Amino acid sequence: MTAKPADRLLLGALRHSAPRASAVLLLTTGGAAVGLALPVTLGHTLDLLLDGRPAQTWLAACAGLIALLVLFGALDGLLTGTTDARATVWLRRRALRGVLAAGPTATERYENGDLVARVVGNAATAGTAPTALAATAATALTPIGALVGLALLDPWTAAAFVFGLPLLALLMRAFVRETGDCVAQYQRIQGDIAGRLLEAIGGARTIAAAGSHEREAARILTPLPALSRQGHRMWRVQGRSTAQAAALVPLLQLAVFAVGGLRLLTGALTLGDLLAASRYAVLAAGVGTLVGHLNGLVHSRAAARRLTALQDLPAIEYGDVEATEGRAAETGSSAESGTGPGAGVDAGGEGGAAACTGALELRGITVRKAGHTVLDGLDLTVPGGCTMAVVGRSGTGKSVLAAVAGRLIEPDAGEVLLDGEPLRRLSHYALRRSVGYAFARPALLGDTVHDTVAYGVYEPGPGDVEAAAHAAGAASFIRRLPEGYATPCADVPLSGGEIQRLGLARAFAHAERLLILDDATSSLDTVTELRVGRALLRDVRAGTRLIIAHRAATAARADLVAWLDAGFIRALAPHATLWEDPRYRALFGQDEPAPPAEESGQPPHRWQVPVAAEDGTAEQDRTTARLPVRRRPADGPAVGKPPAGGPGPRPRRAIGHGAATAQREGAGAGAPNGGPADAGPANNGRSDAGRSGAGGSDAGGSDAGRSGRGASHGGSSGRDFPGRGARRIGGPAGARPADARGEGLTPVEAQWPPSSPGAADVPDIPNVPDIPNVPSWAHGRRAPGGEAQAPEGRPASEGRPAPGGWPVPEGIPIPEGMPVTQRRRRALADLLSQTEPQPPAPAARVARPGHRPLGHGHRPAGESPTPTPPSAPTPPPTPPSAKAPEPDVSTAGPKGQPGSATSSGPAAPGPEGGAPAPSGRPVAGPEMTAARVVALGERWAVQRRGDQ
Ligand SMILES: Nc1ncnc2c1ncn2[C@@H]1O[C@H](COP(=O)(O)OP(=O)(O)OP(=O)(O)O)[C@@H](O)[C@H]1O
Repeated sequence: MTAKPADRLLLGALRHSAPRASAVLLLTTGGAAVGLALPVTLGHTLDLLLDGRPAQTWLAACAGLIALLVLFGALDGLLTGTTDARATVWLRRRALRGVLAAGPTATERYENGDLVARVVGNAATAGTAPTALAATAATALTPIGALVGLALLDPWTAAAFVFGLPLLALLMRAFVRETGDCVAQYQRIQGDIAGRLLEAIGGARTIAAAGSHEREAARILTPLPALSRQGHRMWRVQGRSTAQAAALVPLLQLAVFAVGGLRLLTGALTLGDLLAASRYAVLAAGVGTLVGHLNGLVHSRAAARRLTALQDLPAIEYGDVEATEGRAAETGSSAESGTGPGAGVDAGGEGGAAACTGALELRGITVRKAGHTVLDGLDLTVPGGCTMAVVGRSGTGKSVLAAVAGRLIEPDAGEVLLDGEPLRRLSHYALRRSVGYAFARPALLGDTVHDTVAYGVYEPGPGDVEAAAHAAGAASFIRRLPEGYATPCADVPLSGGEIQRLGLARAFAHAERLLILDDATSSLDTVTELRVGRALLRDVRAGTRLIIAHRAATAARADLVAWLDAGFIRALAPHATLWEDPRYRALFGQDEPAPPAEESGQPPHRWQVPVAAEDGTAEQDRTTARLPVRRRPADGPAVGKPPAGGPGPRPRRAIGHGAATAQREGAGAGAPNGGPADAGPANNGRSDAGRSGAGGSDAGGSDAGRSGRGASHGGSSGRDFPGRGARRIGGPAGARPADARGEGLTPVEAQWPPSSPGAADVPDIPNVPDIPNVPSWAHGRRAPGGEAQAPEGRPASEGRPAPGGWPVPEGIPIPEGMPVTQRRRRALADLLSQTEPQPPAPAARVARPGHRPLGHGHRPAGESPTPTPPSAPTPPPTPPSAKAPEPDVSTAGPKGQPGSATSSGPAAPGPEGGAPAPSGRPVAGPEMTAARVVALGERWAVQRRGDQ
C-alpha cells in the first residue's frame, strides 16, 4: 500500500483536531522561540555583568524567559494528551465504521485479534500524529532559528555549522527509512499475537478440556521471536542514529566554537557572543529532540496505513428504496407499540402481508471463498409465506447461502430479490427491517435482556419484545432472572441454549418479511426446539422463513426443503418426498452416506419449484401462488403438485398478548368440488403422487386426508397461516373475510398441519414454561400432534388413574392386579420399547390390508379415530392438561373431532432423523428417548411420593 492514503488519513485527523493542534503548535513554537531567545539574553547579561554595568533588567528577562519555557512545556504536555485522545477517537470511529460496514467480510479478511489491535492499538498510535507533527514543526524551527541566530551573531560561525549539515541530513534520512520499515513489521506481528490471543480466549473451554494451555501459550507467543527481532532492529536503528548524531553534533559544535574563538581573538565577538554562539550550535544540532518527534511520526504513519486498510474494506452499499414506507402507507395500520422510526408499520398484519409476502428469489448466485466456488450459479425461489429448510452436508454452503439471502455478504455473481425488488436497491433501514437473522451463536448486544431482544434498526415495544421472547421459548427463563427483562446481560451467565433463544427472540421481534435462521436452534433441547419450531410457523409474523436445518424434524416441519450439494440445489421438494431418497436420508444419519453430487455421478439438479400464478403467468403473489408445482427431472425426486384445495386453515393463536384464538371453518380449504384431496405437499405422509412421480395429479393419491391432520376433505377446523389475520408479534388481530372462508389461501398456507410426515409425527408438546419437559401423559393422552384427550370420554385433565393412584399412559397394557410399583416399571419398560428408534417401515405398509385413505370423507361414527394396529404403541405423551395446551385443532377430524389425526401414510421420518414412523402410529422421537423416559419416570415417582 502506498503511503498516500495513510497520509490523507493523518491529514484528516489533523484537520479534525486543528484548533488543538494549532494551540500545540503555538505552544511548541513559543517554547522554541523562548529557547532561541534565551542564549542571546544570557550572553548579553553575562557581558553586562562582566563589564560591571547594571544588569537587573536583563537578569529579570532571563528569569522571565525561563519561566515561560516551563509554562509552555506544561501547557504543551496537557494539550498534547487531550489532542491525541480526540484524534484517536476520530480515527477509531472511522476504522470501526469501515469494519462494521463491511460486515462478515472484515472478519473473513482479518483475524479478529488483528482487527482489535488495529482499531485499538494502531488507532492510538496514529492519533498522536497531529501533535507529533506540530511538535516536529516546532522542533524543526529550533535548529533553523538557531542557525539564523548564529548567522546574525557572526556569519563565519554559521558557515562552519552549515558545512556539517549534509552529513546530518543523511543521518536523518537513513533513520526515517529504516525505522519506518521495522515499525511496520513490529505492528504487524503485534496484531498477529493479538489475534492468537483473542482466539485462545474465545476457546478457553476447549483449551481447558484439552489440557493444552501450555501448548496454547506457546502457540500464542510463537511470533514473539519475530517481534523481538523487529524490536531489536528498531533499537539498533535508533541507537545507531543517536550514536552517529552524538558523534556528529559535538563535531559541529566544536567547529562553531573554534571559529567563534578565532573571531573572539580578532575582536569580532565578545565573550557573551561566544557563549551565545556555542549555545546556538547546540540548538541547531538538536537532532536528539527532532529524532524523537520524527520517530513518533514514523510510528503514526505506519499505524495509519494499517487503519486505512480497514477503511478500504468493501462496504455494503444500499439503495434508496424504502419498502417499509410504502407498506406503512399501504397498510395504514400501526404497531401496537414501539418507539423506533418504524413504529407504526405493521409487517405482518393485514394488507401489508398481501403486498409484501417475503417472496425470495436467488438468481444465478455464485460465491467464491478463498479461491473455492461455494455456490455456483444457484437459482432458488422461495414463495412468499413459505417455510423452506435448507439442508446439506456440512460445508456445502448453507451458511453462505443464508448470508447471501439477507445480503450479509454480496455474491460474486447473481442477484437476490425480495418481493421482486433487488435487495441491493433497498435502503439500509428497509433491508434490515425486512430481513431478520438468528444465528447459532448470537451476540447479546443489549445492556439488558429487553435491550438484547429489542436490538435492531428500530426498537419494538415491550409487548412485542415479550411476545417474541415467548415465541422463542425464552419467556420462562427470563421470568426467573432477578430483574426479568430489565436484568443486565452482564449479570447473568446464560447457557448456550438461552443465548440462542434470545437471539431467536431478537429475530422474531424484528423480521418483517423474511426470517433467516442459520442453525439458530442447534443448542436447544429437542422439546424447546419443537416448541420454537411450531411458534415459528404459527406465531411469528415474518412472511417467509429460510431455515438452515440439520434435524430431520425441522426439515419435516418446513413446506419445502432445498437440498444443497456442491454449490447447487440438488433437489427441492417437501421433506416427505425427499425422504424416499436414501441419499437424502443419509444426510440425517440414515442409511448410507450421501455422496456429493459430483461423486455420485449424478448431475446435481439445478431446478427449482416454479411458482405458477393461477393465470399461468410466472408472476405470483401470496394469494395466488400454488406451491409446489411438480416437476420431476429425469433423475430426481418428484416435487408435489399443489392440491387443488387444501386442508382448512389453522386456528389462530396469538402469542404474548393473549389475543383471541380463533377457530375457523375451513370450508373452502379442503379439496373443492368434493374431489379427493390431492397428494400435494399437504400430504402428511408420503404422497402417493410423490411416489408415482406422476406430477401430483389427483389420481396420484389422496393421502392428504390420510394424514388426518386437518387435511380431511371437506375442510376442517384449522389454523391460520403466519402473516395473515391472526395477531402475531406486532400485528393486529383479525382475519380477512377471505381467510374466514378458507379462500384465497395458497396451498402453502393451506398446508397446515405441515405437509411433511416427520412434522406430523413429532409429538405435540405444548408450552409448560415453568416445569419444562414434564409430559402430561400421566393425566391424559394426546393424539399425535393433537389435543390432549382422556380415554373413555373423560376430560383430558382427568387422566387414567391406575389402581394405585399413579396415572399411567394410555395404551400401555397393565395387567390387573399388578402391584403399583411393578406397574410403573412395566409401564416404563413398555414405553421404552416403543420409543426406541424403529426400523424404516417397508413401503408395503402403505398398502397394508384394511388401509383406508382418510381423505375421502368422514369417519364412520363409532370408528376409532386412530386406526391403531394391535401392536401399536401409545401415542406420545402429553403435558398435564392443567398447564394446558391450547386445543390443537389441526388434529381434529371432521367437524373438529379431536383425535382423528393418524398417520396412515407410509413410513415417515421421525424427528432428529429418527426412524420413519410406521403407519398409524405416532413416532416417539429422541425427545422421548429411553434415558429421558427413565428420568421422567423417576421424576414423577418423586413428585408422586411428595404428593402422597
Ligand atoms: N470466509 C471464508 N473464507 C474461506 N472459505 C469460506 C469462508 N466462508 C465459508 N467458506 C467455505 O465455504 C464452504 C461453505 O461454508 P458454510 O459455512 O456455508 O457451510 P455450511 O454448509 O453452512 O456448513 P455447516 O453445516 O457445517 O455449518 C466451506 O467449505 C467453507 O470452508
